[in-house]
Amino acid sequence: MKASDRLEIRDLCCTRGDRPLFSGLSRTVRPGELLHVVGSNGSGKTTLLRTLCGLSRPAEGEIRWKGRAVRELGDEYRADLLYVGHQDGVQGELTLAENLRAQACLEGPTEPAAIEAALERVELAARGRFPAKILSQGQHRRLALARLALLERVIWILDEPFTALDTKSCRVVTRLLDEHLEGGGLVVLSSHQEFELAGRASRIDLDRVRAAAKTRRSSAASASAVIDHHAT
Ligand SMILES: Nc1ncnc2c1ncn2[C@@H]1O[C@H](COP(=O)(O)OP(=O)(O)OP(=O)(O)O)[C@@H](O)[C@H]1O
Repeated sequence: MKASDRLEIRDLCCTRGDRPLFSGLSRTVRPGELLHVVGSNGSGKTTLLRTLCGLSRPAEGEIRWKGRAVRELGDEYRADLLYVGHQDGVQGELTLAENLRAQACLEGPTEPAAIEAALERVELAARGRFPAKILSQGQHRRLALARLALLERVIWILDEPFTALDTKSCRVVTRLLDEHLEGGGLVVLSSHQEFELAGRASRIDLDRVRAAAKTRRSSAASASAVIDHHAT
């Protein structure tokens, strides 16, 4: 990874329907850095993560990767990215190993040993031959996150990765995150939970971003009222 391999969020404004969620959001995530997105329910965390992946279009602003707009990069950007959202694509009828193989198949054939190692990383290797439908919620989440250990992607975008995980499983995931950051990877994740990382993490609070935009709008409205007053 080069220092110039950065993910830039530039003056982003996202809306849902005709309702603005947040605006004026700018941040840069560099190799080895994690951005923790927080905010109240409905503040737009999932919308922001989906926008970062190119799954939703921003109303204004843009996302840039390695200095280029991601809408121009298209597949080149997606090849560097791994998104684990709420809908994690786990198929209940398939075994854990088959699920991972199916998710990795777009990248070419996957060695059984690599699947085994990924399951090992999330402490599910003993259940590799069981159908995924028998998993508890926390195990199901860990299976979805096993993709992080299997697929080699630079940017991880994770929506609430700690949901349903017990303390031990949270440590398994923070270990994965730390190793990724140590290797120069980038992470953007949302979480209502706090977590401890050895690596560099910063935080963005969407409620504050929204409040700051509101203050800017009301200051601009007052300034234009003063101008109007002087003009009359
Ligand atoms: N497809 C959609 N059409 C219209 N509104 C939507 C759609 N998806 C989400 N919203 C609305 O956009 C707002 C932001 O939703 P989003 O899922 O991004 O919030 P969030 O911060 O991730 O919430 P939570 O903490 O509950 O997961 C919510 O008010 C939601 O109802």
